[in-house]
Amino acid sequence: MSGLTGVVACETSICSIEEGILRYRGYTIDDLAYKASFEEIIYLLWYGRLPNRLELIALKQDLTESAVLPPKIYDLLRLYAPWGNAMAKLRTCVSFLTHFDDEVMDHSFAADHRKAVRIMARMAAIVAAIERIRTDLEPIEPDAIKFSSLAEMFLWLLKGEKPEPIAVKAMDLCLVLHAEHELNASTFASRVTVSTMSDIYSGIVSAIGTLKGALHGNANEQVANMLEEIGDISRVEEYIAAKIANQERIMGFGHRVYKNGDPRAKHLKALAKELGEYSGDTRWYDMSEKIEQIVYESKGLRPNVDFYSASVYTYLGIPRDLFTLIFATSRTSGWMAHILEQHDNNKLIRPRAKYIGKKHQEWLPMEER
Ligand SMILES: CC(=O)SCCNC(=O)CCNC(=O)[C@H](O)C(C)(C)COP(=O)(O)OP(=O)(O)OC[C@H]1O[C@@H](n2cnc3c(N)ncnc32)[C@H](O)[C@@H]1OP(=O)(O)O
Ligand SMILES: O=C([O-])CC(=O)C(=O)O
Repeated sequence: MSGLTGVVACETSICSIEEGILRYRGYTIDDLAYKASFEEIIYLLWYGRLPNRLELIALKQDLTESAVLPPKIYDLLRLYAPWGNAMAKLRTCVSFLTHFDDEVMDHSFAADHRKAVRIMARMAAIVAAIERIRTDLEPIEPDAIKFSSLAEMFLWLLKGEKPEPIAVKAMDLCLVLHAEHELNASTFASRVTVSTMSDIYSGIVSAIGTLKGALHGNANEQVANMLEEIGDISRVEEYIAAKIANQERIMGFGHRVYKNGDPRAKHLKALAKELGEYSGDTRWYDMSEKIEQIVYESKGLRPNVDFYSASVYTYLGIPRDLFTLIFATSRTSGWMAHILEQHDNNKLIRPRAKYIGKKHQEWLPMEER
């Protein structure tokens, strides 16, 4: 079956997509989008239930305290060229973190959960440090400030100042909406990796490498490139018509599982509208809405999670090549949940391939080839 379409590869109690409805541990995404903070989602995904007040406070504290990076990460980031690929930098940094964790090969429940907190928090700090170091700014030390949430911490570390409440709320919603999505390609990659009893860091590195592709997490950056290229609402029709005529893919549209629309897109659309109006510049939102209408009318395709998130991050003033890194930071919560679930009841993932190559070849000595 091409691309394993429709193949059920494992059992999970973390996330379901049934009849177009996305649920984390049985809670619909529509409910969670309005009610849950990202930290509540992390707890829900990792422990299987919502936290009580004290558990939530403890997790938040644990996360912000764990965000402090080994100083050698900053040295490593200073070695990179400023223009180097940001997802590759994140992938290398997460791999590098392995060397500063003395519990790497301890697969016990308690050690796995401690590592999950550390990696989750440090990921946000690394993304911010990538930006600051490549723009010749000093990274902000996370322990210098008392943050109210991971969303606030990320924006503060990135920009070097206390973010506006509307920005924190928007970032938190983005983190909630991107946190988990069943057996998408990057999550599958992480499960395959740890099914060999490899470590959590390797699982996350595999997942980052997989999310990096334009057909998966990097589509958000490609959407932003497209919007910039279009530039004005008056050019949308001509631009999309040319793409369709050339049989090119329109980034941010279509989905392997949702054929009637991605339930996360409407929340990101509403958020893009709100932020556009707040900033006094709705150009990107207006262009996006028009693209959505034309692509649906001509191809029957609807926007996925990556389409409106491009406008949301742009309104938040985030550099375009960090969009996929933010996705990775949020999705680390989901990847971790799957890694923990895999370790909890492990079976090596090793499918078969159907051989379609030449059969029974006769060995040719060098002089006869
Ligand atoms: C977080 C995420 O990963 S969400 C997805 C992010 N990726 C993107 O936005 C990239 C653009 N979208 C795509 O390439 C696809 O929709 C995918 C890869 C996401 C899913 O694709 P699949 O389930 O494999 O569907 P498939 O590629 O078979 O497409 C089915 C048909 O729809 C077309 N199609 C699907 N998506 C698009 C698109 N974005 N633009 C134009 N045509 C498309 C295909 O060309 C194909 O047409 P055909 O049957 O005439 O050949
Ligand atoms: O499920 C998928 O194939 C891709 C996706 O939307 C996600 O990972 O959020």
